[in-house]
Amino acid sequence: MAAPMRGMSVLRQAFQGLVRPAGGQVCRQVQHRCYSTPGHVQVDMNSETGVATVRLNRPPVNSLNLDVLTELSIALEKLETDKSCKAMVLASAAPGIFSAGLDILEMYQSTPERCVAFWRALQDAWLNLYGSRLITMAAIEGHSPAGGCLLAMSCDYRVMAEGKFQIGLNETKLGIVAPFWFTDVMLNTIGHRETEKALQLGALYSAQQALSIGLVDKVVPLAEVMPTVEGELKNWLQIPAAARVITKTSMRKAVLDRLRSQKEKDAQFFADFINRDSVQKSLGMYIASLQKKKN
Ligand SMILES: CC/C=C\CC/C=C/CC(=O)SCCNC(=O)CCNC(=O)[C@H](O)C(C)(C)COP(=O)(O)OP(=O)(O)OC[C@H]1O[C@@H](n2cnc3c(N)ncnc32)[C@H](O)[C@@H]1OP(=O)(O)O
Repeated sequence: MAAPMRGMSVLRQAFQGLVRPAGGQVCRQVQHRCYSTPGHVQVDMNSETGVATVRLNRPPVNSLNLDVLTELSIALEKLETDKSCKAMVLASAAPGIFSAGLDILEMYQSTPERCVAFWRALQDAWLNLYGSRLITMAAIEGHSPAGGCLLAMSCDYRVMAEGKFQIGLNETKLGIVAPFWFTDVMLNTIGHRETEKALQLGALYSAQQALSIGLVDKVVPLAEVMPTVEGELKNWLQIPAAARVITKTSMRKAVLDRLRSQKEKDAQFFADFINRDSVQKSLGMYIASLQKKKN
């Protein structure tokens, strides 16, 4: 069955030299193919099971800058077109962190042109992930605030490690506003009432709290996250693929189309909003508070 919800714009931009793609090397082994190992996104494709593991690899906190988002989009596009690939596990190569969300330094004292390019890369990565035909599962083995939470929510299933880790859309705490499509994904995940509270408060939840509101599907000890994802995948892989993909497509189409129909307007709005003096001041204070935490 043809992939119904795939976008190619990141690749196109890469070919036009507007963004820098990942190393793109492909190494073949007996059962595993590894794409783009030199970059910030590691892909390990298990040809026997058809399951790809995509690991964010930008220590210390996997913050999502233009390069990471571009590499992620390209990796997802490759998997989408790989007929042998049935499922994708999104995980982290950095211990204690899933992703710290968008790289705040991309939003602080940046140029409008860079802001627009950065936002387009985020849009494309998200459209590829949320619109994927693949079974997608997030293995959340660490903190997952803001953009990290968006990535996790955009998967079909989430397993989170118990303990000190937190997840949520905390944008208001930075003095910024979660874009409408972040909100739409959260609405689809935890419903209207919980989303209203979560977004206004910029709430960050422990794994147990996240489980209680349906933000994650399972909470297990850290060492059990990957085996639990693998066990759950076995169930999902038994469902006839065409029926599952049509179901997923029909449930996500409205939210995907809402962004697709106004990508440029959304990117321009982001660049204008983020460069407001008041927003820059809030971001500056937030960066200072992150640095102060260490001293
Ligand atoms: C119209 C729409 C307009 C705007 C919408 C924009 C949408 C934005 C969505 C986002 O994703 S905003 C990003 C929000 N992210 C956060 O608030 C997370 C901030 N980070 C943390 O809370 C912590 O770092 C952590 C809990 C994730 C990890 O804690 P820990 O392991 O103790 O690490 P450190 O705090 O020491 O951080 C190490 C290092 O990394 C820097 N850093 C952390 N997060 C980010 C980030 N998101 N972007 C850039 N850099 C980040 C931190 O400052 C430290 O840097 P040093 O140079 O001091 O080592």
